[in-house]
Amino acid sequence: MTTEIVRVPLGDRAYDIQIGENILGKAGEFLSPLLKRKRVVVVTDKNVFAAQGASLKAGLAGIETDFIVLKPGEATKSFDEFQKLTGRLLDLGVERDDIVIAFGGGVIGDLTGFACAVLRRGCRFAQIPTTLLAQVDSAVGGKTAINAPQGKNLIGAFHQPSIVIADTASLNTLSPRELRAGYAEVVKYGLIDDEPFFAWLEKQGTALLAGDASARIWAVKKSCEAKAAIVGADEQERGKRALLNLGHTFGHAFEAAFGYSEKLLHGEGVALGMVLAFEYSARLGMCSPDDAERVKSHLGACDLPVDVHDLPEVPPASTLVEFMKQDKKVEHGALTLILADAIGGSRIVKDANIDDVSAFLKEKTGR
Ligand SMILES: O=C(O)C(=O)C[C@@H](O)[C@H](O)[C@H](O)COP(=O)(O)O
Repeated sequence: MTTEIVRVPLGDRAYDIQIGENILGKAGEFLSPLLKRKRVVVVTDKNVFAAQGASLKAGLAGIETDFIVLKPGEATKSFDEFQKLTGRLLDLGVERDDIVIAFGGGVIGDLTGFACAVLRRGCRFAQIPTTLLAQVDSAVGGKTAINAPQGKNLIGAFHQPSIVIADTASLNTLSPRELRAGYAEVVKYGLIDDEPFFAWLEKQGTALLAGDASARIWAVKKSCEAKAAIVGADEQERGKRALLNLGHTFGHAFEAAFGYSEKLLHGEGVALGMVLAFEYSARLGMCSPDDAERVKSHLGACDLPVDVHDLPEVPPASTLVEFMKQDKKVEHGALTLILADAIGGSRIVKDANIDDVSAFLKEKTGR
């Protein structure tokens, strides 16, 4: 199978996303032209290191490599872990021109990217995403962050990687739950502005989740193309990039309410959040109830949470609204929501009525 390349068009900070099956062994080949000295530090987590550390080591043969291995899970995106990581990178003498490799899922990518954004006021980094969620979304576009008790990703920076290497064979090491959670972000691209892609996913999603290699490469490429186009047009979310946040204002509130625990993975929160965004859009008369039902039905068929009662606990609406008020898209104290006129017809709605959102969530949660 050939390697696909998607370019993120950001002028002198443009970079390639290399996508292919079993390309980890070529990591050194991809990285070498970017290295100012033959030395990298790899930040990863225990699970990724155990499953794929040896393959990456082999791919980096001839390049001096140090590994920093962290605890897996969303709790690692904390201030405490950020402090420890920056300390270790400094102890290892990482310089501004060096490349630090984020080797893992969204947690490792976001934390490492943020550490690199501020280390010596900015050093370079590469993303080698190993989860579906990171390959189609978090490793691309330069959003880096850690979580705060007040809300998700509230401390961070825009800092673009120098390259993204997405080996779709890494997806074979994921648990079915983690794979499904990442799939929610794939579906998001169809819902934003590409109904034919959503229709394709309705037909091919099951094969993709079951391991169809070419369906995976095609979906990763298609998602990266969609994201690269939006990021290229609006790097720092002054306008249309906010569309990529479909499902996230609701989803992040649930994640925060669960204390960023394993009870709800990020992609699961996004799946539920997208269903709620479509249901709320239908309530406002923006999209048809049939569209909202179609979204719910596809995500539900993929065994993702699509109803608050699918969750291990149901948080009260008031807690969710408090977290939503901390969303980064809030302007002059008012909520901005990504809602939809149709599948493939999402749009940014400013000044959403917070009392109405609260009433909607009360109906959903019964609390
Ligand atoms: O890249 C973006 O822009 C996104 O919003 C993509 C999201 O899927 C991703 O989870 C992002 O990290 C969330 O950003 P945030 O600004 O809501 O924290």
